[in-house]
Amino acid sequence: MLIPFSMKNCFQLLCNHKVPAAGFKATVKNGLILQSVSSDVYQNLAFEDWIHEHMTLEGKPILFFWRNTPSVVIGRHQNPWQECNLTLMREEGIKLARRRSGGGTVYHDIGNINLTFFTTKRKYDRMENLKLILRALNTIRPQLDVQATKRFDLLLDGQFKISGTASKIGRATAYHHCTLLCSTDGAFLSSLLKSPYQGIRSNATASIPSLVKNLLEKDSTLTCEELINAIAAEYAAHHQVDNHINLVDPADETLFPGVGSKAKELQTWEWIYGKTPKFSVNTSFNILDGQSHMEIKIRIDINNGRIQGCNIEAPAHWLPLEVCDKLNSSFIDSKFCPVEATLLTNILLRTCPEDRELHNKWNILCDKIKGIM
Ligand SMILES: Nc1ncnc2c1ncn2[C@@H]1O[C@H](COP(=O)(O)OC(=O)CCCC[C@@H]2CCSS2)[C@@H](O)[C@H]1O
Repeated sequence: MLIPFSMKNCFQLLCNHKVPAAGFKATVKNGLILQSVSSDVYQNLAFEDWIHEHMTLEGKPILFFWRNTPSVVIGRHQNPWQECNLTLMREEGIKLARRRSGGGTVYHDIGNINLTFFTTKRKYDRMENLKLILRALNTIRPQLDVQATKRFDLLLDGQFKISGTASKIGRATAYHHCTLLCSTDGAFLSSLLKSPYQGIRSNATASIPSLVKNLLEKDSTLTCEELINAIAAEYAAHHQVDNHINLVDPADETLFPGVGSKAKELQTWEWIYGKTPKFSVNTSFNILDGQSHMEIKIRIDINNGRIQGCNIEAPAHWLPLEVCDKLNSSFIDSKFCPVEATLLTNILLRTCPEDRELHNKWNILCDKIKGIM
């Protein structure tokens, strides 16, 4: 059962510097079950960070349920160009988020449940949490064959991934968060998590792709709500917490001061793309020149999401060397991003407004380059 109520006293009680309000002592003595009213991936990730930073959690674990509108969520040390189809994501308006925990890339939509288990570092136990989910599943659908793996995935029928895990461990507190695929758009998931970009070399964490399945595909009567309620009940029983799912607004600045600036930071280009470990792209493309094809080679080195070195090699008869050099050096220090590439191209084109043929070639070349960004 969902019970919306003012969280103020609960959070005051849970924050280490606050004096417990007597009336709420019994309610939150042993922890809390929360569910976000927001489906914004940045707000929900920011809320996780806020809890992780501001709560002591000693004897008061928290379980947080949240769902998002379509988003791709990469791990802290990943390369988005390597992990997903950014071109398709831009076309479809899919959000890209970089979380603070490590691990691989997953797709979220409203049919995917996210669960965050906040504890002290000492109580952090991913297998215990996954077993709690398994017990809840077993209670509502005993016929389902779901098992936890050594890498903390949940597999349906021994082969289909329905849950992926990641975690963040701080000095005193920790969280384990995982997904649960109930009724996600599987075709979309697969196409978004397929990178079309060739020739990337990097040491970024690579995802481990699996066959995925929704629980709903196995039992069409299941809903996210039923799953959330069952897991909440199991959590309440296991941790002796009230079996109430407290609705929480992760953007509430009065309850969670500073959470808004955290959400803002998570949306910046510098965080999402700029935190990508150093990488290079070594590729080539064919351009039609009259009747014949021409090969253009390109090597770009990227650090902090910005182009550090650029070497475009085109046949000299097609594009004079000095023009190529001008293009190469104009890219230095710019973001590895199609919007920035368009801006730069337009600035360069203004330096030779008369030369139609050059404009044409330049545009062809830049369209190809934007295609790898
Ligand atoms: N939503 C979801 N759930 C389960 N598995 C998924 C999902 N989306 C994609 N995948 C599959 O997992 C692999 C990546 O597996 P890999 O093991 O590399 O990474 C993970 O599992 C990370 C889980 C992070 C969970 C966090 C919880 C809250 S914010 S995100 C991907 O290629 C797909 O095959």
